[in-house]
Amino acid sequence: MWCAVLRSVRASRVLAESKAAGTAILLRKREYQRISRLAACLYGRDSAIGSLLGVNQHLTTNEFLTPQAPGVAFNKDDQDSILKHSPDQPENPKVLKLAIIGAPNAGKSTLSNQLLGRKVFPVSCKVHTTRCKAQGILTEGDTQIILLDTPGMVNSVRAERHKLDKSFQTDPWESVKVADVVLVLVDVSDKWMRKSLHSEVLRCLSKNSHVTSILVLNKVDLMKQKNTLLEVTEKLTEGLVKGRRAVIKPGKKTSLKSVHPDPHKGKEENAPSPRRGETGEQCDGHTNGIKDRTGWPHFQEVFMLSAVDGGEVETLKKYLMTLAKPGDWEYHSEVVTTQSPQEICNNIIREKLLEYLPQEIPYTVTQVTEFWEEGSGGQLVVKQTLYVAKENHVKLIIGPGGELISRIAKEAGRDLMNAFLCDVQLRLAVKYRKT
Ligand SMILES: Nc1nc2c(ncn2[C@@H]2O[C@H](COP(=O)(O)OP(=O)(O)OP(=O)(O)O)[C@@H](O)[C@H]2O)c(=O)[nH]1
Repeated sequence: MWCAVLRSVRASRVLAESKAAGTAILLRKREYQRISRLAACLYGRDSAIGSLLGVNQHLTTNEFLTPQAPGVAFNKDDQDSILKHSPDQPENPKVLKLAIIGAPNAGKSTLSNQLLGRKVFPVSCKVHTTRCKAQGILTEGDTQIILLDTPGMVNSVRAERHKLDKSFQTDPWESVKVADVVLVLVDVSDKWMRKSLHSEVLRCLSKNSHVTSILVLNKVDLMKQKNTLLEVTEKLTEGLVKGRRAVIKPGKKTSLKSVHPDPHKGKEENAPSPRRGETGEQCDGHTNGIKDRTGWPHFQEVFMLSAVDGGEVETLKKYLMTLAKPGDWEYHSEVVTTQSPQEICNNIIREKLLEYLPQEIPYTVTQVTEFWEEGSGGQLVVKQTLYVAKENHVKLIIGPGGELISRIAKEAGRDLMNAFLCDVQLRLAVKYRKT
């Protein structure tokens, strides 16, 4: 049926396999999308094998793939070998280490994926999707940006109450410590989040005040009253950007009209002197210096965007590129992430569980990969068992007639295809295991 083999530029190759015809085809992205749509019509039925198994059987369009995007190897040895390649840097390379921090669900992973042009980090509507720090590598021209995606910041009380791993408390801090720039993401559609900066974020900024910081107001697409953004910016910056009083214009990149410090003007128009607890080691996080604050007056720039909008993120990306400094690249330009293929796979499946399962259930699922092999024609075959702690959860995850588990397998399989740029067969089983 489909036997055409089309040549394409290296980076935009997508290997897809028509299961019905059993024919491997190598396609340009555009061709892939067209044929994928066709395939979805022809063969896009989901199925559940047995009552406990969901299998993806669906070719779909690629949402994140950019023409230049390199692939992520699904074989651990291949991925390790790519990671060990010496960086293929040009003559005058530039680098930037960027930590992305914020409260849970602010959209950190969504933004990281958009900046990378690839989905390598899990995203879901539930909190705590990201559980530990992970690196994404963006290489363009002479510049390499290392993105440090982090778990949502939580204080010790919340971490204890929700029995969160230690990484929730340590990883954002460790990432900021090694970063050249820290990007603070705030979900402005959340009325609590826009009242003041998260206390833990403030604490971290205060302890690392030498690191250049940028404020990103995210999810502006959900804001009906755009004027609210001005008030929010005022609060989260305490009316000061780069330590200067600013006139803020919505809808613009941070070309905030700054009034430069003027010794002849009133004290309030000039940069504030640092408060107690705002710099370095003086701060223990419980000082009044932070308790009284609603924002951070030392942001270098403020961006208002929607992380799901590629165009707006592109503006931010261009700005970040300008912040890169001369220095050696850490990775070969083929590297997209330092996560192992198994980690990517686990995260993607977990993302779907978080998205589709109610309340606390997804947090109690244990994932065990039973099978991970390269099949014929370069296809990746994965079998994973989802162990649940309560018998009735088995039924819940499978859904009526296996509908839910099929959906999870289908969507996770699609994301894995986009991550690894190859055909993926994903089988999911659900089992009850006493804890
Ligand atoms: N409408 C809208 N939704 C967004 C935007 N950015 C992120 N989201 C959604 O917000 C939810 C959380 O996004 P994530 O990227 O997982 O957030 P996170 O900050 O990484 O979350 P944690 O892992 O819990 O720290 C997802 O449902 C995203 O689709 C945006 O700009 N607009």
